[in-house]
Amino acid sequence: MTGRPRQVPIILVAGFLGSGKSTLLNHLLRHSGATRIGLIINDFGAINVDALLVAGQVDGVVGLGNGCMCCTVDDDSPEGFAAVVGRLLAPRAGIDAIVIEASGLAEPRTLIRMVAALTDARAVYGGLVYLVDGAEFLATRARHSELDGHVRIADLVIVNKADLLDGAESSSAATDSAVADRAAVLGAVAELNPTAPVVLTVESVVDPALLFDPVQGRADVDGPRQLSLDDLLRAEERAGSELGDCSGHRHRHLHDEYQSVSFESSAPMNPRRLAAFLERPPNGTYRIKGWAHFGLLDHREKYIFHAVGGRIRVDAAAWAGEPPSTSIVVIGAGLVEQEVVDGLRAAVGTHVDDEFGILSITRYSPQTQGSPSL
Ligand SMILES: Nc1nc2c(ncn2[C@@H]2O[C@H](COP(=O)(O)OP(=O)(O)OP(=O)(O)O)[C@@H](O)[C@H]2O)c(=O)[nH]1
Repeated sequence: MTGRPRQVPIILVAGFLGSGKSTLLNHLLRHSGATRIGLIINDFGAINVDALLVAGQVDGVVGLGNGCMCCTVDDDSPEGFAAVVGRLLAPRAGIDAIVIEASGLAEPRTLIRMVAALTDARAVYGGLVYLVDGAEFLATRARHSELDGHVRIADLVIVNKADLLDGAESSSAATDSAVADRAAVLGAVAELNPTAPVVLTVESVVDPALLFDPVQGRADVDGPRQLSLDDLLRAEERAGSELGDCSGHRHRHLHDEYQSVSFESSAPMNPRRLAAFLERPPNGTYRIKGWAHFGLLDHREKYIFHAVGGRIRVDAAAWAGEPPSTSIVVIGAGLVEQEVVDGLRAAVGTHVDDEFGILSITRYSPQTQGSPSL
């Protein structure tokens, strides 16, 4: 023993709405071997959908909900960022690495700053992993120039959804459903950040060793090799006002332009009407996520759905002992809240005589489609 506390890397996972951050976390959790990961999940909507979907699968998941952590989490409160990290750093938690999933609208610079400001000697900054939605990146960066800055400061860039890229070697599915040019996306990323490693993935499948040093045995854990906070603070000093803070909003944040509307119901939903909502959401919608129950005799599962930029995916799962319910978060720019709520309210209600109604939902399931695409 050296006497110095064992250090735990804190890795930030960021990326625009729907790029595959939660998919990455799920992959890491399943393939982290002996490495025990503590997760902090920050969601933009009032319902922390991501944390609720991951919690229950693992210990050590903490949700920081309702708004971007980079602006709304009060660091002095008992549930503030430092307190939450402190809980995961406690030796009794036995955590080897902390992964923070930032909301899809978070400003990564501010999150880096928050990690750098932690005073706990066990915390060491583990880098920024930035997810790029291969299918949407070129269109999204044209609308939001902030994304370029995010890619520039990443330590590792994961270009995800390779199956939706033209000319992707990794997937034969690329032919029909390709929505973006692979070379153009990779070229843009390389131009923005010529030094960070770039990994092209389907379903965010990366080697966990790219994010943190895997733990081989529990007794011989050595300090990780990631950047120290001192290194980071020096880098921050050099970057000067580039790393502006939130208090005066000297820089524009993506979430300034976006709103989220949350909807919950214990009454079953009508699958046809919910499918129609997902297919033709209110103006301004970019992202929809959540789960629903339909109360149908043969379809009692929890239907977890995602829509990103118009592509829908539905997965059926078992309820984990909780009463069936529906929770939905709709995120977009210029959303009219009442329109969203009215649209979803109109989708409440069973329709037991409609034998094939569930097909309007299950046709978006990869099991039904036989492909991993949305
Ligand atoms: N076609 C395709 N879909 C993917 C891939 N990876 C993830 N998805 C789907 O994209 C949708 C969004 O994925 P998430 O992992 O929830 O994205 P996120 O970045 O956590 O989203 P936010 O929480 O909104 O920021 C889901 O439907 C995923 O199943 C991929 O490689 N290809």
